[in-house]
Amino acid sequence: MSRIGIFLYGVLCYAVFLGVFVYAIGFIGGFATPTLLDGAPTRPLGQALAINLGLLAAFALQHSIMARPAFKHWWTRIVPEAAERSTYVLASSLALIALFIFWEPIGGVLWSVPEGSGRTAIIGLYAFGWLLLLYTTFLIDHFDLFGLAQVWRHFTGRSYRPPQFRTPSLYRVVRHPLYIGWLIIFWAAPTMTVAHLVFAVMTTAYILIAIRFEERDLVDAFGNDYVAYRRSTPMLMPRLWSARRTTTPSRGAQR
Ligand SMILES: C[S@@+](CC[C@H](N)C(=O)[O-])C[C@H]1O[C@@H](n2cnc3c(N)ncnc32)[C@H](O)[C@@H]1O
Repeated sequence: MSRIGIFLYGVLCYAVFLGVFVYAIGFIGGFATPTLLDGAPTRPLGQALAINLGLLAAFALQHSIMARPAFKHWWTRIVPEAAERSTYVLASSLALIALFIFWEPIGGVLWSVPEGSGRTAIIGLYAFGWLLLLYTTFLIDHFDLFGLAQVWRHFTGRSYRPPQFRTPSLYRVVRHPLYIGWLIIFWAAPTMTVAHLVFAVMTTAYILIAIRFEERDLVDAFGNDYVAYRRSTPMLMPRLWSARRTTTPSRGAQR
């Protein structure tokens, strides 16, 4: 593939991701999209559960396997290295599009906060989760995370420089602020149905497992810097006192 071809492919993958991102806000939040996480059931419970768990498993497998260094090593013999991250982003987006299309609402309201300040606060928290998520992508490197930096550097004839170990802003408070954004999004539901609960429980479990794998890769990539960071900074729950928050320097990777 030519340089311009790879660049345009990267931009296309990013555009697909943006569409999925915006759709997900409505899909999970229960407004404005043709398909929704919550709703009245259209199939027997067992069938609906099997379909939903299958969709979540497909996303989890795609997202985890394609992120592993060994897979990338093999995969970049087939796809150009500069397009590897964009392909990952595209595959993740396609897995989510399948989930948006084939997800089966199950009904069964577990809680529903009545109209008023409580409901408004939960909707506000949901919006905050999305903002936190978006903000956090920029703290490490938004354009690297979604493949644009790679295709741009390739297009302009420069070699790829992976992001360095960094602990800016919220990364000094917890090691995984982006995943906190997801957890807020999944659980901040003014109305919680059975399908939403299945989604929230399974995605929470997935995040907790994914952290183990991600941190193993981060220790391989960043060595003692990440080991020390892991010792000094909580994984997901911020410490309520500030004296010992972190001692990790915000500087480049050392192996
Ligand atoms: C989807 S992001 C999630 C980051 C983090 N787990 C979080 O929840 O904020 C995953 C990417 O962030 C990178 N990453 C995570 N922590 C990092 C850090 N402190 N410095 C540099 N890169 C980091 C990983 O290498 C991975 O490519």
